[in-house]
Amino acid sequence: MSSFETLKSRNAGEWQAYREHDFVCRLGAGTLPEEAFRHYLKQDYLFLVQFARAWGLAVYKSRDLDEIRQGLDSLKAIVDVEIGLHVGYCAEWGIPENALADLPPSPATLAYTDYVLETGLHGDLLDLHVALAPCIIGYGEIALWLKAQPFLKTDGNPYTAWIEMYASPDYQALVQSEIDWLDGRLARLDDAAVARLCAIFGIATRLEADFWQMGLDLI
Ligand SMILES: Cc1ncc(C[n+]2csc(CCO)c2C)c(N)n1
Repeated sequence: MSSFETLKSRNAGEWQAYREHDFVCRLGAGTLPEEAFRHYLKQDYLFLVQFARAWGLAVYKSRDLDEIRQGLDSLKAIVDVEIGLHVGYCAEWGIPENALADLPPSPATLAYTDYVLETGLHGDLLDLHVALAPCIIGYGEIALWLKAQPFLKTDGNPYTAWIEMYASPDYQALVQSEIDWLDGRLARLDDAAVARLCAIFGIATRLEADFWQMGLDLI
């Protein structure tokens, strides 16, 4: 029987490269150049706006009222809460809101958001969730992974708040509900359908790793 674990284990190399990317390790060690983090934060604003559209698409791709409510709740959370928090967080890092609005997207941002939206547009609701899974579930796993590393620096690390946000019980509960949802859907599928979803998951995971790399390369 397939589960979220199947998606991960069949993309073990991609998943590890994403989770343990140099950007992530340097966040944990507190050695990431602040310019790299600022660049990442700015592009992440653009990512979050497209992520909101992806939840709008999830509403459209829903087949019943429960699914519509789930997509709508996620859409409202991102639009009413998370983008506002991100704008506030950017301001703390010296990035004013007006610097975010006209920002050109990096190739890595475009590649990732286009892939997620295209996958959802041409596929069904499960395809879309699988394309979003590295984002939603990955960040939760990365925060916990970092907290278990001997090189983690907490005191005086400018990135501690970021790590704690994704390690928090609130965020971990959201991760678990997404894993449960995926497990419920994946358990009913035949091997060919699972193989197709593994391919989507692998590509989305690679595009997340490219997003980290974009932060390091400042492109
Ligand atoms: C490139 C990129 N990937 C994943 C996230 C994480 N993330 C995006 S939206 C959201 C909330 C889930 O509803 C979370 C955790 C990010 N910020 N940027």
